[in-house]
Parts: sequence; structure tokens; C-alpha cells
Amino acid sequence: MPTEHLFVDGALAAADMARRIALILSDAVAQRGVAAIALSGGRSPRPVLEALAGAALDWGKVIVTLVDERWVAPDHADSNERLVRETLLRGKAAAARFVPMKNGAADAYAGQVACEAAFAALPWPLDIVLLGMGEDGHTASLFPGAGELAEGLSTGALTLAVTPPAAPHQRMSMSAAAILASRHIFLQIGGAAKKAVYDRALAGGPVEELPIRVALCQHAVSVEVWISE
Ligand SMILES: O=C(O)[C@H](O)[C@@H](O)[C@H](O)[C@H](O)COP(=O)(O)O
Repeated sequence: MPTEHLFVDGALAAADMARRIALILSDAVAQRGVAAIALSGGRSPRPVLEALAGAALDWGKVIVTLVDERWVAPDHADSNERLVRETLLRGKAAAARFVPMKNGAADAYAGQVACEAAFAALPWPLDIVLLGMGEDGHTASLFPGAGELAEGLSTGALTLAVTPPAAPHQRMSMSAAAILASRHIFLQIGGAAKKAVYDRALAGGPVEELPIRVALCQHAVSVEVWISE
């Protein structure tokens, strides 16, 4: 599958990407009766999710979950669940079924078994995984230098608990295998610094150095890279 590199104007990207995502989800519902999308957290997805919330979809047949989660309360400012509930799951889109990663376990490691069970019940392959990327080349919570990175890159499990080397909070993350068990990957790259990391990732090298290579250096799944300077 080719990787499409779409250089887009930042101002237009959110609405355009939301339209593209809505089209894929609508096709999935028409073909299979259900659509499933996994969303990343952070700053980049916010405008896309706000635009997607207004899409005319059969939202009752859409499952929304997360690519990763910070192991904080769902009302914590850093919660990805909170981000999705505030931006996407409102109006008509509130009818979507949300599958969280955070559960009642005291920490991500204790919560992994229950999270894995919830993820195993999703309709794989997912239709869309929306990825972001940090300037260190991480994606999801697959961080360079994390003690669990090798596990995240090699496990057959769908999820794993991660303690980032620098970023705050324990995380729950989709594994590389889960990320690649999707029909479409969208990657948002914003700004010159991330564009430089993206170019370095494309040039090839160890996936452990730049885990975004999980998505970029493969040909099994179509990848749309939305790049805004
Ligand atoms: O929970 C998270 O933080 C995300 O899933 C993470 O992988 C994010 O996509 C990158 O850190 C980019 O974040 P920004 O979009 O805020 O730059």
C-alpha cells in the first residue's frame, strides 16, 4: 500500500481531514454495518475532532476508542478520554459508542488485562487509526527509550502499559501490531521540527530510534500523512 504524503494548508487540514475520515467511516458502516476508529491524544487532533463531530454519519454504528491514554482520571486535564468527549462525542456524534482505555485499576500495569479484553472485543481490523508524532519520533505511547518499547514493537497483544522516559503519566498504548491491524492510518505532522523528524524516519533506520517508522516503513496498510508547516 502506498504512503500518501499530503502537504496541506494548516487552516484547511482539519476540515479536509475530517471530511476524509467521515467518508471512510460512512463507507464502513454501509459495507459492514459498523465502523471503528482509534484516536490519538495531544494537541493535533483537537480541530479535526471538532470538525468530525459535525459529520452526518450514522453515529450509532460508530465505535470510537483511543490509540493511547494517560493513566489519569477521565476528567483530568491530560486525559485523552476527556479530549475525545469534549471535542468529538457531542451533538449527533454523542451517539457513538466510546471504548475507553482507562479503567478502575490503580495503575496502567494493573489495568492492562481489562483493557486488552475491551480491545479484543472491538471489530478488527479497525477502519481508522489516527496517529500523531512527537519530536522524538514517538507515536501512540511507543516512546524511544521506554523500557516497554521492545515489547510494544513485538507483542501480539493489542495493548500494553508504558512508563514514558520523560513524558508525564503512565500510559496505556496500542501496540505496533494493533496499529497495523487497521485499514487506514492517518498521521498528522505539524511544524518544521516534526517535518524534519518525519523526513529522517522515511530515510530509514531502526524502528526503536523513531517508532513512527512502525507506520511509515511498512506497506501493508495505507498511510495518509497530513503535513502542515
Ligand atoms: O497521548 C498522546 O500524547 C498522543 O497519543 C501522542 O502520541 C501524540 O500523538 C503525540 O505526542 C503528538 O502530540 P501533539 O499532537 O500534541 O504534538
